[in-house]
Amino acid sequence: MDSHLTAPNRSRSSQTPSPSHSASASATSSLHKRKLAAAASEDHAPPSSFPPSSFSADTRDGALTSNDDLESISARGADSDSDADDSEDAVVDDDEDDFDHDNDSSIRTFTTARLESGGGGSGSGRNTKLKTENSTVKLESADGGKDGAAPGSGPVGPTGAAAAGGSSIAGISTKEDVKIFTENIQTSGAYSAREESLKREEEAGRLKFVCYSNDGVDEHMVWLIGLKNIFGRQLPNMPKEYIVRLVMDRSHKSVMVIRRNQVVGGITYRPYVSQKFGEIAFCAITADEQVKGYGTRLMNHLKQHARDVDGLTHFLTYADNNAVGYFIKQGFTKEIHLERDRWQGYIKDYDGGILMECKIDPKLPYTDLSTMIRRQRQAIDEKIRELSNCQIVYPGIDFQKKEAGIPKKVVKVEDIPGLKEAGWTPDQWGHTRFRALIVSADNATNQKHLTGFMRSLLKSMHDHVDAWPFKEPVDARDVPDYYDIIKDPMDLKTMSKRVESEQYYVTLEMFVADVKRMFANARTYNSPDTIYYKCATRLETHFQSKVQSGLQSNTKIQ
Ligand SMILES: CC(=O)SCCNC(=O)CCNC(=O)[C@H](O)C(C)(C)COP(=O)(O)OP(=O)(O)OC[C@H]1O[C@@H](n2cnc3c(N)ncnc32)[C@H](O)[C@@H]1OP(=O)(O)O
Repeated sequence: MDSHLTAPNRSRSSQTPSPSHSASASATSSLHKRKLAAAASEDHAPPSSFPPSSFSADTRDGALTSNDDLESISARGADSDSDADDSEDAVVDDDEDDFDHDNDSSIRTFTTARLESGGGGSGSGRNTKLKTENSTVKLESADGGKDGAAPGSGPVGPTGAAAAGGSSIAGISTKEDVKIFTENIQTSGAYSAREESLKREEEAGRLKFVCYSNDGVDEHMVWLIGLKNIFGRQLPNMPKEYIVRLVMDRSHKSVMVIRRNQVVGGITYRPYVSQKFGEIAFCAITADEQVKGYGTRLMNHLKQHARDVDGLTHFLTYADNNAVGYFIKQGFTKEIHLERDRWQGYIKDYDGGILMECKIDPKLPYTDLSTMIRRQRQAIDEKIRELSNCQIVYPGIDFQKKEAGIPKKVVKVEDIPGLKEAGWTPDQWGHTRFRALIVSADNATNQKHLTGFMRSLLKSMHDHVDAWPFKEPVDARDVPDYYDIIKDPMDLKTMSKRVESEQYYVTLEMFVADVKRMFANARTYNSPDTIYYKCATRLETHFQSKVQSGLQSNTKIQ
């Protein structure tokens, strides 16, 4: 090993679990405290494949640097009959300090049993395989039991699907779709807009999604270490050595977001090929790139890759409580439908997380969902057009108004452009909650009854002892800021003008809406302890009882 890869000589932290400690210790509970299920460790998991020597190397002072990682990788490689080669020496981690802080606390919150058992295969692809061959242990290394991740590793998604084991995008081809798409981005929704924008970035070569394991290739190792650093920052309660161990474990694969050759985030998962499901161990996007759609696109690439390359049908993960929302949006559920036999004893059990499942659809074009969604919208749109005229837009109505908002010219309902064409017929006139008022045969009679009723309601309010604040419009000279706060003023005088015009209130609901607005304005501008507020409440109660009794004695009104 080159000298620069020799681990710095650091003192061991008191919190760092020693191999003997870790074998027996039970750490305190925390959100991220995770422990290997008894079933996994006793019944199925192979004996710890992480010898104390390499374990110590990983946990010196709880501070892992790039060199530490490389050393631990090398050490693990040697222990596990790894094929890691010296090309790792070329890997430089420019983010090495990231693992220096808060490692002690993460160690404290970690159930050390997990480190010991490590999910039954961490860093030990070959050992695991060798040990399980002569036992009933169900665990297997990734990629159908082959060591390393060469099969199925590489670019993923539209530009890399072929490279990723000859997979193709299921479902829809994009070629001929372009011209039938609705051009308006708003019609495609925010989800599709984000997906499409990232897809364009991929096509322009500025963004790519790749899937690699610890294969010793310099570039991949740099990305994996970058990803390990992101996990270290974004999953602060997860022990750093545990992160590096799984990320570098050859039975795990990592789908990574690479932007301008820098890793932005990724998902490390373990495919259990014989069981056709994968376990997501870590998932994170670097802090300043979150909530930009990378997490969604990453998950879509992962699903497509896992289905087409690994042959998986499901994903399981222990989601941190604060990430449950994200996983739900990616199609995960808290109900586990996968038969227990397929997963129990395989996956690592975590305390404080919520086990979630996602079924991978056999056909969905995950990396091209936006195209599919747009086509579906287009099809629905075309069907609606076939069955209706809703796409025809008529010119608006000229509502020139005079005082109190009363229109200068009466527009008859049947003259409203497009209304008849949309299926309106005169017998639909008067569909209102206050139907009892307009049972008469012709509109003129209806309007006469309505006007009479509104007039009586207005008079009843006007004569009420609490009406005085509402009789005239508020004078801005008396209350200078009134119209800054109240944008839709209303008063009894204005309503009276509208009633007398016999044109404005064509339904009782319009009149009631104005009354309600008048009272709401009073309660918005004035505080509850003011006389204005109290008058509003009392007068409103009075008004409501008058409307009710008026409607009940409908015959009298008519
Ligand atoms: C198994 C585990 O590893 S569990 C731990 C998961 N990782 C973390 O918690 C680390 C910190 N968080 C992150 O790294 C990221 O926020 C991730 C990976 C959770 C999500 O990646 P992002 O790039 O931010 O996701 P993206 O931008 O695609 O958002 C997808 C949707 O999920 C929502 N979302 C993102 N993170 C969360 C969250 N923590 N809780 C609820 N909703 C979320 C977004 O608002 C968005 O919603 P929208 O589609 O309605 O607009």
